[in-house]
Amino acid sequence: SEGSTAVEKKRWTLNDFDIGKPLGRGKFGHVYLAREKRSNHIVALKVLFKSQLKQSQVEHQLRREVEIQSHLRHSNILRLYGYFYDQKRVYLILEYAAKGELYKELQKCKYFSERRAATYVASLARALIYCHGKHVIHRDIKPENLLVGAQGELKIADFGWSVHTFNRRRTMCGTLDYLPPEMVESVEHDANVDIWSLGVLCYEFLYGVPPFEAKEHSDTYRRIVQVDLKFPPKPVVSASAKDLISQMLVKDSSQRLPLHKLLEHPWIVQNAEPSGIYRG
Ligand SMILES: CC(C)NC(=O)[C@H]1CCC[C@H]1Nc1nc(Nc2ccc(C(=O)N(C)C3CCN(C)CC3)cc2)ncc1C(F)(F)F
Repeated sequence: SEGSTAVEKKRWTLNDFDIGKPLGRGKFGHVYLAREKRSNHIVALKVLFKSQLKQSQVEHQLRREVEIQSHLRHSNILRLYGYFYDQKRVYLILEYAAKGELYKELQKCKYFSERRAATYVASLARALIYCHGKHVIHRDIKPENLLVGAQGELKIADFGWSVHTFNRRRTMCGTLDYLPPEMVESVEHDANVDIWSLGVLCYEFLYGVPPFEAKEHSDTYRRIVQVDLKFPPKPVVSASAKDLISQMLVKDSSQRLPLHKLLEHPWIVQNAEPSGIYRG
């Protein structure tokens, strides 16, 4: 709509906003509730210090995050409306998720009911189908990167690790015929990495801990590469849920259950709220 082009073209400054309460700390700075003065639109303003971005060498990652997230429009993906910067800081103008951070809710509940977990997994699958349709892989699906909107709907945030995989065919000038396979693939992995992560997330929603957790990183690494998947006796989880998770946590990425098939899985069909909203 003309609104969005105005947003993208407009030169925002701090003076365009009334700054409200701090919402918490992000990786590279604070996040504040804010209101855009002209529209009275409530947003979250993420303030990042240039010095910290430089020393962590994440400027290119931030540029990619802004480029990717600003072009995505989906009810389960947190909107990035725009950005601006001053001498010391970069400001991201983001959608405000009224019900906050999902990982805090998971810590409080310990684990979710099968209906709540299935509702969240289904809405994330729909968001990822949308992303993959635009050749965007998130690559960092985990509870910490999920926020909850005013109606209880999940919002995937933090596209800091996302990549835009494009087919070399469109970008290579002239012929592709002489490129070796690994270059044509262009990315070392494909969108199926998000299916694996969604499977890990589904397990953690139901058991309260991720499937390959171990004391030492080396043990976690070994459990992942061996797909050492075990289902504890408690809390009791349906065989149907375990079946879905077992079809997602498959070593060969091409053999993982495709996201559109996930939405047809009996556990999702019988447990997920069609609206994507879990009312408890
Ligand atoms: C994905 C990314 C990795 N995470 C983040 O960026 C984090 C870093 C800090 C905040 C969050 N970023 C956002 N948070 C919200 N909403 C929000 C957050 C927290 C509360 C909350 O529980 N309190 C204020 C409570 C209220 C009660 N008191 C006691 C504790 C804090 C309520 C609403 N909307 C948009 C964003 C965004 F992403 F646009 F910036």
